[in-house]
Amino acid sequence: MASSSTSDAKQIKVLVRCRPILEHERSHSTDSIYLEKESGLIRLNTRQGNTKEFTFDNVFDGASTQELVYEKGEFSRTVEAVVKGFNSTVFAYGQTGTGKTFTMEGKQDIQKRKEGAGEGPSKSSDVGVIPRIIHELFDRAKKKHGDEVKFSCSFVQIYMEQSYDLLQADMGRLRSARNNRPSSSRKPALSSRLKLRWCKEKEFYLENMSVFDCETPDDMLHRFARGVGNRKIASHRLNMQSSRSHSIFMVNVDMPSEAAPGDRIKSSLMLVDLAGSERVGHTGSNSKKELLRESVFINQSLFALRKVITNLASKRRHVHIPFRDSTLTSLLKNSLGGNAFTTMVACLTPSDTFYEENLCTLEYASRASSIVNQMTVREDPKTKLIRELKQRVKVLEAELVRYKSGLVPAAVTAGHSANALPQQPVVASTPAAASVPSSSATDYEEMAVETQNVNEALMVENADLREQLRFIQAIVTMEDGEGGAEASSSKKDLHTVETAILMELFELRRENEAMRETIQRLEFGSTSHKRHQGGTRRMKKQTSHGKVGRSSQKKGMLTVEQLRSMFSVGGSSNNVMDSLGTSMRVTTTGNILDAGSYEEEDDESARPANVEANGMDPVEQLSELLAERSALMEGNTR
Ligand SMILES: Nc1ncnc2c1ncn2[C@@H]1O[C@H](COP(=O)(O)OP(=O)(O)OP(=O)(O)O)[C@@H](O)[C@H]1O
Repeated sequence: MASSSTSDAKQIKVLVRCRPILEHERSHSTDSIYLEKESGLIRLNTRQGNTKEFTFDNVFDGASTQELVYEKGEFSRTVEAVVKGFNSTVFAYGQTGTGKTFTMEGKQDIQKRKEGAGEGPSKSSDVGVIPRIIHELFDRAKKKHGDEVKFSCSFVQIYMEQSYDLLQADMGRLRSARNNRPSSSRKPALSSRLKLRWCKEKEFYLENMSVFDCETPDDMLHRFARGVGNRKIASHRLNMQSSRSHSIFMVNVDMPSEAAPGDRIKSSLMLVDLAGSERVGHTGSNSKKELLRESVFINQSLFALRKVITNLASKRRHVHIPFRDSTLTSLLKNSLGGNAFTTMVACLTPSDTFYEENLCTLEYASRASSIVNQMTVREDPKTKLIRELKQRVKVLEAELVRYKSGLVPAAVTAGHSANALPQQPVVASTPAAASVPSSSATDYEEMAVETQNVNEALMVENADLREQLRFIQAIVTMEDGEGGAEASSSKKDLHTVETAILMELFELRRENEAMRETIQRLEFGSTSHKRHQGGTRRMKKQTSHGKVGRSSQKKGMLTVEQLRSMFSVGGSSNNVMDSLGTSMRVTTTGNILDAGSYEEEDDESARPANVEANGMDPVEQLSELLAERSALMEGNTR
């Protein structure tokens, strides 16, 4: 079976849009930006005569229509990527009032449109990227997959590092409608706070975020309009301005896989309108304590975003990417330097009063355009593992046939392919096409050195994580000292971050351990291979566990239990918490439960990938083949 896990390296696409000068700005500012649409040149001018030049793929001036931005900005490619199964992101970045919301949502007051039969969202020329993308996505996905494709959406906003569900109020509304409660009680709940969680499969995600199925583009746009309305109400209740929060509209597409008939693939599209950055001085007389606090949070998360962009764009190797520094960067982890097809829309104001802000936006846009994402189709982990195991079984069957016919000398593969299973899945479409890996002493040495390099990189990341952990612990200790309700709530958040980091730390340690074992196996394989060839060269690097590893590895054999534990998802996470001795437990999906609410996992869910639909267990099948092969090898050497 062909692999459906395709991947493609793509740079982040950056568009720059400068809005027209607004009526109220004419009296105190002049147009300070020169744009050349054809060449993509942007020149910033100041009254003092300073100039700075940048070049981008696409630049749009104040006269550019929404339609032109959508077409020339190639948002159809975003749609195409989502329909192919790649995650995608579009995010608007820029100073307050530069037209981010105008570009993403459009000019019309979208939340004022009524829900109801026949009254679909406006398709006027003023609509922004989000409504256009949704229409095109439904069109193209339905054309390709018919009724087999399913859509759903969620809508969240991040305000002062807290995430709020903008569609949870709809659930409240539905419930109260069902209970025939008066319409006055159908108000959006502010209990819509969401917790940021982490698990290995999904990485960062928002727990209990509401997800709504949508049959048509208008269904989805009504949800979107509802969320925009709720954002306004929530803004009012929280005494904030909507523009001072980040909003993320998430579209999920679930469709049949073309590469693996019978399987399904899922892709998601994140449409992000970021809060505007601004200098505190520009908030004028309004810059009271609360506004200042808001600004600190906005700038903090935008600072984290800029740091992530800077580090990702850095040419230095093994540089730490601080995704965990804010809720926003945690949620955008896959969009920046991850596996998504990402478009950044950098928004500018033409007013020369904001030269510094425009310059800052263009500098980050320029850095972002050099970031490369490795796009991958998201495949169900169980399906992926079963597919890989099936491929492995085919390879081993072919190998066995060759052994039986005496074509391959046993020593050639001693200690190699069996042990390489988790690290090096071999892809072969048919048994005939499967070839026995040819190995030489040099191959082994190169692999060992390469593995050692990866190991070292992981150790550096470990050290970074430890450093962060110490920093967080120091803050928690400080908060302990300060006390107060506010302190305890932020302390709780820090504990969540801390737990996420501890979990990742454990995973990294586990990976380190696995790497070390691989090196030992490679050394063992190489030494036995060289002994067989009568070679005298020794491996360059030895690990401290070398001897134990060798004696415990009998001809590179793995038991069924060892294989299971290597592929078990849930077990390891619980071990993390046990070994850390914390009062929390982690379920197979990574949800963190209090000790009191801990639930035992059933065996089935703890063994997600071991049993196929036909009842065969690929792991056992594999183990039997390995045992048979080993016996044959022994026979051959004798
Ligand atoms: N391309 C454009 N053409 C005409 N008017 C525009 C354009 N872009 C923005 N505007 C107008 O500029 C004003 C500010 O735009 P908008 O609210 O979209 O900015 P923003 O960057 O989202 O601000 P904030 O960060 O505060 O949310 C609005 O009145 C909007 O209608």
